[in-house]
Amino acid sequence: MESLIVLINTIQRACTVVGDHGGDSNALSSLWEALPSVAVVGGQSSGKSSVLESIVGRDFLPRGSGIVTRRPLVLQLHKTENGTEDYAEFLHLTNKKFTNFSLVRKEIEDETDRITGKNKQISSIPIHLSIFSPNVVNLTLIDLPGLTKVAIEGQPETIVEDIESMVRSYVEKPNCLILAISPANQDIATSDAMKLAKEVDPMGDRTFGVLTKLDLMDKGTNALDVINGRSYKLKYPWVGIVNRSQADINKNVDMMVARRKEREYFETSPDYGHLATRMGSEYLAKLLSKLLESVIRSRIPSILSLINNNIEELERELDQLGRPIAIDAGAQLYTILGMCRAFEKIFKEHLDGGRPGGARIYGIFDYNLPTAIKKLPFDRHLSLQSVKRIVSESDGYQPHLIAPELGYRRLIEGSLNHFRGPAEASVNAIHFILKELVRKAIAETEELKRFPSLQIELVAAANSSLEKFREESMKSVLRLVDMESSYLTVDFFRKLHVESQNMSLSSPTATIDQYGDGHFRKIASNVAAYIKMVAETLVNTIPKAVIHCQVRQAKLSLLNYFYTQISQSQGKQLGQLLDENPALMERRMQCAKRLELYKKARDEIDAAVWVR
Ligand SMILES: Nc1nc2c(ncn2[C@@H]2O[C@H](COP(=O)(O)OP(=O)(O)OP(=O)(O)O)[C@@H](O)[C@H]2O)c(=O)[nH]1
Repeated sequence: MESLIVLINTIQRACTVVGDHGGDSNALSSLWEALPSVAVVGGQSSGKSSVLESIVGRDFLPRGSGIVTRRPLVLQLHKTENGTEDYAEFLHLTNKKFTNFSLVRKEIEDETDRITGKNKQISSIPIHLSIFSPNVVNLTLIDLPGLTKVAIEGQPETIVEDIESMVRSYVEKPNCLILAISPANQDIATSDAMKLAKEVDPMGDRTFGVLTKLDLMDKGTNALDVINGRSYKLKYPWVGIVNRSQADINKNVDMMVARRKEREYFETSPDYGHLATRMGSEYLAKLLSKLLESVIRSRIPSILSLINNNIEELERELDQLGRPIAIDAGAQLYTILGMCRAFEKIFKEHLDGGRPGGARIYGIFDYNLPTAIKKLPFDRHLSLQSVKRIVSESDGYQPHLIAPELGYRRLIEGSLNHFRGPAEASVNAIHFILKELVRKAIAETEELKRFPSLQIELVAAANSSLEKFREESMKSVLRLVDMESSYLTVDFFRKLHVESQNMSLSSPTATIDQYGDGHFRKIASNVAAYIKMVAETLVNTIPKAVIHCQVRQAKLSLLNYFYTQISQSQGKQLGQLLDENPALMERRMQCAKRLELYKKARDEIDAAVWVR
């Protein structure tokens, strides 16, 4: 049965290691707070330290005037085999065994000062001390600062309330047994410990009343009213204690001798003799140990369910935070490549369907390009005046005899030049859509969210590839336009020539206007028809070039350059790409530590329950 206290001790120590000592524990339900404990509460000089030392059978607590206990002391007692030597261990000094208990006292003082400073502040961060001895029972007690009424020199005025609220934060937990120490030589109605205990445990269900200094009561008086529960009713019987007096302490009276003297006091006391078996510090320790065991046993189901809830919550959070990053370069490279692939997959889904974006590319070819071509200013270029001017400039001093061959070429070349604008605009429009899709895909890649530096690098690498694709695409579409100027479609003009000959045979009057306005209008309409034919071709071929050079390339090789570079990177550069937000890293570390604690605690409790 004792194994349960040992188990709770282990979990308590582990809680302190992961920073869970109640209060703020990063939004998780604190395991520390759920663990049953015994808190020692009392006013200054009530005899708190003496009771603890008496239970342990050792002289080890700091003494002095003012507020000596300024941090909670979690005192875990472990019973060892008879004949073994007593020793103590601190959680903050692992692997150091103290066999000299005056050094334990010194270490408690030093460790208190390490956190609170020398100016007598208080802190809620507990000190963990384990004592191993054949003279103790398995028990855990938390020694808290003595309740006080006035601050001493050098202490902040708020210290009185600070101490009370710290003590209250322990004793108000329903899992906390309150060891309320009151001196018998003071009126119980004025006891600080009982005042607080009554507030947080009005029914007295979890309060142990301990009456010290019975030997210091005025002659002829006794504390039977209190001890018998007549003055103050509690669920458990009051326990009277006789500790070492100040004179005993000064004379270094051994604790074992003090225990014996205490036994003798009760056995021979006319007032308390009949209660002797239920009085004294040894009895108190056994009683507490038994009770703590039974409280722990009754709380195990709720502790387990709290642990399981916390495990679920932590696992969920860790999933969101992502797994920790490996330290070796190979694993880092693998992680980065994995994220790149995830990003590329999302980017392709935007293009191929499944995610929005690809349809906008079709919109450019289906609407913007044809509309822009339709709006080209061919009317102006092929107006009667412009045609006359271009044809006569091409003729030079010798007007054309049959057909203005050079004039046609110049008119066509001039018109074709207009196609460059919509061709360039198509390339640029697709470029911007692709850039936007890169941005979206980066934002949608869950895995990348933790790594702002890698996101920036990937966007830069993708954009520089897109820039290269844009240049290629620009060259290709302009080449398509230039190709139309380089070689005109012969058949088109041959057919025109045959048609005009047929017309002049069927209508002889037409030849009269051979070199008048009608002739130039005819030239304009022939050129317009040719340009229309070219426009129909380009509306089809420009999208093909753009898709081939930009969209297809983006799908195939958006990150190729990045991959080449990264495969040559050293560990440090890879590490820089994976530099996470430090707060996030810290949080993950904390979650992982806690998860480990909770899983271990669950397994240990499970095992203990089965052994039982
Ligand atoms: N005669 C006698 N003296 C006691 C008894 N209990 C405590 N004392 C003395 O009372 C004084 C205060 O005892 P402590 O154990 O230091 O009391 P405390 O509550 O820990 O005091 P602070 O740490 O100052 O808050 C010491 O001089 C003890 O020797 C007792 O049962 N009988």
